[in-house]
Amino acid sequence: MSEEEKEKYMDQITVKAETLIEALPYIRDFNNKIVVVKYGGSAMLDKKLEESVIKDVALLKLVGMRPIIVHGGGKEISKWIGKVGKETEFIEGFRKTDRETMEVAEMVLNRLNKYLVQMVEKIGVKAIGICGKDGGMLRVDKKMPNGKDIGFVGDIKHVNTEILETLLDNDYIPIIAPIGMDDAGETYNINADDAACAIAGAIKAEKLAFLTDVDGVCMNPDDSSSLISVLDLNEANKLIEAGVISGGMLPKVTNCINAVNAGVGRVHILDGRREHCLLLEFFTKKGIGTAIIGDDSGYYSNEIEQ
Ligand SMILES: Nc1ncnc2c1ncn2[C@@H]1O[C@H](COP(=O)(O)OP(=O)(O)O)[C@@H](O)[C@H]1O
Ligand SMILES: CC(=O)N[C@@H](CCC(=O)OP(=O)(O)O)C(=O)O
Repeated sequence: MSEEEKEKYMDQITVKAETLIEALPYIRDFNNKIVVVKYGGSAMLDKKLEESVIKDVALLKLVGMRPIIVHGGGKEISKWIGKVGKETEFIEGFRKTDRETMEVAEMVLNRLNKYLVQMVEKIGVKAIGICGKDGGMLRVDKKMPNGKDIGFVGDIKHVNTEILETLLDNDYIPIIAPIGMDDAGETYNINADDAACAIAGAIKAEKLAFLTDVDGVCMNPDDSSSLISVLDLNEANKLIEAGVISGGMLPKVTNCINAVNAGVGRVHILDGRREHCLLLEFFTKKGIGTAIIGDDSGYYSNEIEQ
């Protein structure tokens, strides 16, 4: 190695050391804290991205946090609904779910659930995959958005955190499929954003991160340079009323607002298409995506005392 090459190599590894040092206060402050990651959308359809998300969550666990993964799988469910010759229909952002659709959704979500468990276990970290029916974790009523009957779609009325606490206390990463049960024991399909929000609120998570397929909340969804880095509840409500936030982003932001109101410390919407988006958000001063904050939070920064 020439002197010049050696200098270049030393510069490169110094940058790596600096990256670790930048992460140090975050590792300290988030030690033992519960963080909920909602994993869904297009980041679930690409093998490389899947591995990147799973490795990030495993790393969060290995540096001392207590992560919970709540996963979706909407696109995969739609694929299998098509294969059985049925039409997919979404009403107000929720899948119209008749009995046959529920059966397909449950099969697809449970299969995805075990696949994610397998990926985490392969890294050497303990994971257990369950759905909201296990341990009576997600108890629902029938959801009727704007009075419309959309079948077996659940509105979470109670989260039993006991099973989650047991798993976390025993060093497992809980991986949750968004399926619940009503008081009569009927199975319901739950929007995964709703499930992540309800779980994060009930277990008083320090942080909730939604991975999606855009940079974050934008003034114009087709222009990533219009990304809003920090959005307080007041502004978020105004953007909803003005129709700037619509489509799949609407239930996501509504859930962020609910999570902040339920006492979740930090709520973020991140671009799941970006490799290692979780590490970039958790361990850097600038962070990425959109942070949703309470109205009285004042100035918000990802920076914490070194
Ligand atoms: N103001 C906005 N900023 C960003 N995305 C928006 C906005 N309004 C609507 N959207 C749409 O919301 C979508 C994200 O929701 P969705 O596709 O349901 O996510 P996921 O599948 O990850 O749960 C984006 O792809 C975008 O088309
Ligand atoms: C009621 C309802 O809409 N349930 C969702 C559950 C999966 C999900 O939410 O998946 P994503 O997060 O990948 O969109 C569905 O059937 O698609």
